[in-house]
Amino acid sequence: MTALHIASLTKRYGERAALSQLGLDIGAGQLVALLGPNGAGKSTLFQVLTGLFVADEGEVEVAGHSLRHSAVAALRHIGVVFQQMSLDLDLSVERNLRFHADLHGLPRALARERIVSGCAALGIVADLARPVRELSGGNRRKVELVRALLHRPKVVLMDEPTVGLDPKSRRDLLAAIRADVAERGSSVLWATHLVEEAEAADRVVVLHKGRLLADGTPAAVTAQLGGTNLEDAFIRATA
Ligand SMILES: Nc1ncnc2c1ncn2[C@@H]1O[C@H](COP(=O)(O)OP(=O)(O)OP(=O)(O)O)[C@@H](O)[C@H]1O
Repeated sequence: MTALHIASLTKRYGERAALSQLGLDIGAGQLVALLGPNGAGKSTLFQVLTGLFVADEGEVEVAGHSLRHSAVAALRHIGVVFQQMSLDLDLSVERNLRFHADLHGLPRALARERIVSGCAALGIVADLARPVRELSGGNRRKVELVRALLHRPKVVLMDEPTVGLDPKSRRDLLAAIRADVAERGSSVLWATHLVEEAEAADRVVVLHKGRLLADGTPAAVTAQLGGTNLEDAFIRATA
């Protein structure tokens, strides 16, 4: 089954369409980079997919559940790392994660097990009792990834998750999400405007002015857009 199905999605702000008749299907076990320049519509797409905004037209299905008709069922299968940090700085790492686990109705023991194993996998288990305020930006991001995966969603949305992170933290984050894709067959949509991040994905979809310009492996997208490499092709197509 398609984990994420998007058909003819249109979202307008007044007269301006931030998303225009967008169609996209993502299967289980795919890491897909959503590559788009500033203003392409990436955040708008994520706001629609997470139920913050309602689309003007089109359909979204998550694990077979319609976002329009069965929003609660659909959203249960989505995990998100937002562009802006969204942890409570004054609460400990564990309290932040437990709060999310409670929202999803995870039993205490299972939540604790997942919190500890998730944090251990990302090398932040020693920080469990510390207030988030004391953590570095990279480690806060890692907490947000642990949180996004806590309820074992089928679809994981990451909105420019590596902004402001150093190379090691970026690599750790990418490795962790790759491990989740490999182990659970989750589907990831990773929004970025960094070509080098897109090159590391199985599949790249290029968004520009709310429309899909290209879709395929990094090599196929380079060929579709016409260029000697992905960066060159992307810049020329979206300039
Ligand atoms: N609340 C809003 N009201 C009006 N226009 C908006 C609003 N939010 C976004 N837009 C417009 O919609 C278009 C898409 O914006 P969006 O933030 O989705 O792009 P993005 O790809 O996430 O960009 P960035 O990489 O800069 O975060 C832009 O033209 C933007 O100016």
